Amino acid sequence: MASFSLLHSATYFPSHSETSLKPHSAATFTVRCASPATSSLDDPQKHRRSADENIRDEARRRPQLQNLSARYVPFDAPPSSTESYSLDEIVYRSQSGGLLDVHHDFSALKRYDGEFWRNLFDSRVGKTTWPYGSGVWSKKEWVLPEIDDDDIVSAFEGNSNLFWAERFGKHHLQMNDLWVKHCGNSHTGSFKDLGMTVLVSQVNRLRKMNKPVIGVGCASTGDTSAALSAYCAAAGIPSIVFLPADKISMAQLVQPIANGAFVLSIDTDFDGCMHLIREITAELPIYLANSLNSLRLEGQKTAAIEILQQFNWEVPDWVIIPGGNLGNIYAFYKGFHMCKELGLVDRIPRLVCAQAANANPLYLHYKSGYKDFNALKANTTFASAIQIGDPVSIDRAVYALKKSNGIVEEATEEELMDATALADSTGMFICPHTGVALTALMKLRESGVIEANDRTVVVSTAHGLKFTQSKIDYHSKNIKEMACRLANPPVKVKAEFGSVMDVLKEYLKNNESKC
Ligand SMILES: Cc1ncc(COP(=O)(O)O)c(C=O)c1O
Ligand SMILES: N[C@@H](CCOP(=O)(O)O)C(=O)O
Repeated sequence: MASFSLLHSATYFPSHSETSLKPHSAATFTVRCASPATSSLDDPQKHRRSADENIRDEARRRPQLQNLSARYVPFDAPPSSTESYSLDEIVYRSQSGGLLDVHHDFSALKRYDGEFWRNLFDSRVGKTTWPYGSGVWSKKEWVLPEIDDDDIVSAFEGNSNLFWAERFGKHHLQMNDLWVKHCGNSHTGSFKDLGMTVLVSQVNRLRKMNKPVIGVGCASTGDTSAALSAYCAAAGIPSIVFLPADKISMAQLVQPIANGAFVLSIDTDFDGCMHLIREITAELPIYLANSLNSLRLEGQKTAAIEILQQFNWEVPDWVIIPGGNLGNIYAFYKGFHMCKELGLVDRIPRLVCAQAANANPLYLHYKSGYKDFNALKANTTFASAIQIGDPVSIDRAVYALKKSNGIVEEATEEELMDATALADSTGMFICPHTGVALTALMKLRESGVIEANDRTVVVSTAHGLKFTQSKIDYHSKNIKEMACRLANPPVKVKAEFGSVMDVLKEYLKNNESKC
């Protein structure tokens, strides 16, 4: 195991300073310490900050792993490729116009074994330590190893609930081991926070380096814009969001407005907005925040690592993810792949990408045996955040699916709305995109591809409260050509004892027969 350089001498067992755990790994390394007072590494009491310090000040005293690094490289480049860029450069595409990927120095990471990394990450969960209280930054060494803790902009995102869907699994799918990763239980109500903390932190660093970044911009179906505007507002950085007019929910629209973003409502769809923001960011000093920018995926991949961690580093059989612009499916693959490569687990799960039938370019591509990819014009869907016909990360998604022996499924409007209502009736309150993923699960259970005892995780990508209008429409049976068979409309009743008694007796009689 390697010994790293030190500014002030201190041999450091990683789990010592952050918890009182003894190290399990043989790995020891030396660290950079801003203060010589590191003989107290073993004693958490002596590590406490004084009253005039905040958690950032405290972080400055903490030892850091050294000599880890990451760079942009062309996505899926041949081993002979030497093209690479510093993360401090403003670059979104490779020389050939292809996607980029953040490549970590695996030989440096491999100086520590799997047990070391598992212990380090586990030691940081559930704390308020800056920045490790975040589920993203608790994996900082695998995300942006070189960023100064002081530059990080975080809302302590991540660490979202992995919910055992006991009733939904048992009653509706005969499954015992079904889980929902509630990534929408987050600062701005979607998984986008995981990527945005990374991107805005790097922008914060670039601005301190006097790089030409006046603002940060994105095209959005409502969740990227919410996350971007919140993190930029927290850092005092201007944000600009391009939204397709009348195609996102009211809750999503009000998020960037409230956070002080410059909001453009444009008479086009998401793909049109994406096209425009790419042209604009090439001309103006506005940094591109969509997942075309591979920095975002570094944060999003931590949800996959977190799932393994929550299962005590046991690998689930399946992970099902709703897909739109298709960055997230690759982010999950990357998180799982890194855990395997670095010895934390010995395999990766099979991935399923779920699309709305009204916006299904990946599904059609999969069905064609990944022959020619055809972008399409996405139709209106209740899963409005994935109403995307020309996904920027199509190549990343295909790569992730091929490497994970993955599957693509689709859901009609009726299927996704029924699945949403069914899940809600078992105590969840999910978004329609999660309904798309649950439909995929139901289809794969029915065909026997996913078996009763398979440990399966459905990724819930946004909070249901962002999509209340679709639930109101469904439960008031106000959707054209949809039976809304699980609708549960409120009963109007006169404000008098007899009327209330009548409806309650009827209700109890109906329920008695169900018991
Ligand atoms: C709620 C929600 N679910 C799923 C997705 C799909 O993620 P991706 O675009 O990374 O495929 C998005 C955004 O596109 C989203 O906002
Ligand atoms: N659903 C997204 C669409 C854009 O995706 P991104 O990950 O490329 O930013 C949104 O909420 O805008």
